[in-house]
Amino acid sequence: MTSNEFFKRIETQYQNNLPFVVYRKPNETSVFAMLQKDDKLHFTSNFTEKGFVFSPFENINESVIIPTEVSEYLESETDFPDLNVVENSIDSSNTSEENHHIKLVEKSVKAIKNGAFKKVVVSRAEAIKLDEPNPLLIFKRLVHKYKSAFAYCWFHPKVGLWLGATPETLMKIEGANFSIMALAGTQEYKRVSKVVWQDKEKEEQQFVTDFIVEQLKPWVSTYKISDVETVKAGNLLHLKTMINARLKPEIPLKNIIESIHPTPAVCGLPKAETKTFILENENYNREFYTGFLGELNFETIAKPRSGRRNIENRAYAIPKKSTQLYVNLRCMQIQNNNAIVYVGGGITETSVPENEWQETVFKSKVIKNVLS
Ligand SMILES: C=C(O[C@H]1C=CC=C(C(=O)O)[C@@H]1O)C(=O)O
Repeated sequence: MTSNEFFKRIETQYQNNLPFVVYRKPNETSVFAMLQKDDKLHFTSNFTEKGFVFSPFENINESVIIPTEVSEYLESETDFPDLNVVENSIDSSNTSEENHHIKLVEKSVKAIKNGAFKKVVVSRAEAIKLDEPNPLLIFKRLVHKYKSAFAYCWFHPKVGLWLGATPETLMKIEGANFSIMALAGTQEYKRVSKVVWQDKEKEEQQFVTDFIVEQLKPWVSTYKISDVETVKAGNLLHLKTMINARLKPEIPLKNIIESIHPTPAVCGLPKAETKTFILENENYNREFYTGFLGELNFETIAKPRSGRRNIENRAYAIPKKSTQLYVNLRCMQIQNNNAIVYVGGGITETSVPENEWQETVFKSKVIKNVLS
């Protein structure tokens, strides 16, 4: 399907007020869309369903799904033009937002020093006025600007309109192969060849890796942890570790998700205490920010390599279930003529409140750079 036809179909779906998702996976050149045929609100009950899942931060039992069986699946190429790229990002945050966030960071540091927990991720929401928001135009900009991110636009008339370009994979599962990313620690990308990380960032990222490995142990037979590396995500750099594992047979996906989500990259350590702190102290509802989204139980068939011998193998190609979930970061919700941008950061004992505020300002630019 040409990209023109592809986006026309999505445009019509949106005008008809019907649910859809359009997305581009990291470093890929294809775009996919799922268009739901009715406007029913479906939830996953146990993560065995097939479709595109959209889960909130707080309660995975409220995960919305666009089920494959009631949707049309479209595919195209990212050959559409990179229109109206915004050069100067909007600056809309104000002093009262800054004061509030700094106070929240100070309270977090105090709680850590008092031994309540080791790390917590605190966040804020910032509203930006837009003239006539065009979600598909914003999606196209996200696709072109953030090639290594998972870029998406998700809409349900009974839930809302969300867009984002996240650098973080929550988990990928294909058959028994499992992989997960521990991403944390942030600094601004300054085009220098030698990047230096402070102990604060190294520690906050290590917390994420250690948590994931501990939580995974009951579900996997073997696992391997990669070295820590620096990755670029738009105007930012992060620290990343990959954990690859083999799942034990017959492990319910819901058990794995429940034990991992939300990771200390978006919540804290220990999980329960920091989740309560976040819910009690952030003065807004995160909704789907720091939740997760992506393909749930899709079917993939390993493509046989070309050659005569493989013609026989084709008959034996076994379809595998594939799940690819991403953490909903660097995202926004569009409500009427406002974009609500969500940003947060990991706080540890040595966090400097002013620097933590600045980090959320850098992160908000990822979204502000595609708005006009
Ligand atoms: C919570 C966010 O980022 C997480 C992912 C990468 C780096 C992070 C950090 O350095 O704090 C956060 O853990 C966000 O972008 O809103």
